[in-house]
Amino acid sequence: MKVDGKHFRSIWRERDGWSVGAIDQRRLPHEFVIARLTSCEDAAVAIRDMLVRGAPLIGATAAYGMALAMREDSSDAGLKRAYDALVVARPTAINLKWALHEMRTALAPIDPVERAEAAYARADEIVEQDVEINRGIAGNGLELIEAIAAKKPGEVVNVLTHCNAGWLATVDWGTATAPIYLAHERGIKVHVWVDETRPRNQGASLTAWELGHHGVPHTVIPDNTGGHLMQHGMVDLAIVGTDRVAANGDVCNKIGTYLKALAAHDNGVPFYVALPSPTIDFAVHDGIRDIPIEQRSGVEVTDMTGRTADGRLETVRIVPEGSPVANYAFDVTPARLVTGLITERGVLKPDRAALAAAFPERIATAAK
Ligand SMILES: CSC[C@@H](O)[C@@H](O)C(=O)COP(=O)(O)O
Repeated sequence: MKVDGKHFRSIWRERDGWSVGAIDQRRLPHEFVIARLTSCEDAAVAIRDMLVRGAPLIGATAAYGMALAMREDSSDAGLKRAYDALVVARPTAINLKWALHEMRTALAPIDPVERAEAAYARADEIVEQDVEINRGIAGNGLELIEAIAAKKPGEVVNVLTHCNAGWLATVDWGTATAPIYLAHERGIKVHVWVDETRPRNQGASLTAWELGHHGVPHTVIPDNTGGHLMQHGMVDLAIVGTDRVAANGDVCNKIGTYLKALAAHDNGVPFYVALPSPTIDFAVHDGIRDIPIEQRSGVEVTDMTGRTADGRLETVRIVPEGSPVANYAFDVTPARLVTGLITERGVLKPDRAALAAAFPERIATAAK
């Protein structure tokens, strides 16, 4: 997608052919800084410290992390060490484990001297596949937006989204935003309600930034606003991303997604989840019970960073000293509250049968 008129992806192989470039998302929206990752450790830290974030991008970064590791030590021990270092970087997005499993499956059977080259090739494939998948999601989700647009000719289609499931969270296009970008390109009038997404503000900082740079009309709203908008007919549909979808269709996503789904259900607003197939975890049968929920530093709750009127970046504390805080990073929306799952293979019912029928090849790798 575009930044100041120039096309960017969130991650890429640098021109030297081996190091990895990525947009440092911790600095947005205030500064556009590109980081260079040169080791497996760099990749693990980038994921852990959220220089990169969003489920598909976490997976892509881990894949390049394995490739960087193979340059350093391509022995069986080196392969295991890299896998072990990367897999613990963040716990909830299953794409991390999926990408590492893909890399290990490609690399383990081959001669260590061939592993570095093969690792870059497989990582490149994972990255390209993400873009292709998101194009598929774009086309399938577009049909939903078109159907709403057809019912209100000349009027704006209002989409509510939570967190950042945009191109910054993937390699390009995004998942939740992919149908929005395509609808915008096709000349459909779309407007996005962007939940700010406390405590890290991925909506206010990242989704608003990328929609703005691409020219998509949007409005940032405090997290608690969605229910009110839905009650007043100001949301036509909600589309969110996800970090892991259980085999039964339960959806794990950024904290607060569940409350939006409840409000949507109460107001008859369609609530869609956009996901690439690597986000499905067929090994988890009950999302609420079994998806691990990351708990992050309380500093994300107590402190906020922003630009002062005279242009400086400053971090301020907004919670009284001594007040305990909790920071659950994700929640799980039960399948019964989800209208449909927008995947690269169509819009599916959020249940075991539909997921298994659409992605039978993923079931075989579920237990690994
Ligand atoms: C296409 S990204 C889907 C999810 O990863 C996204 O909605 C989300 O919750 C990201 O959380 P984050 O903690 O910023 O990695």
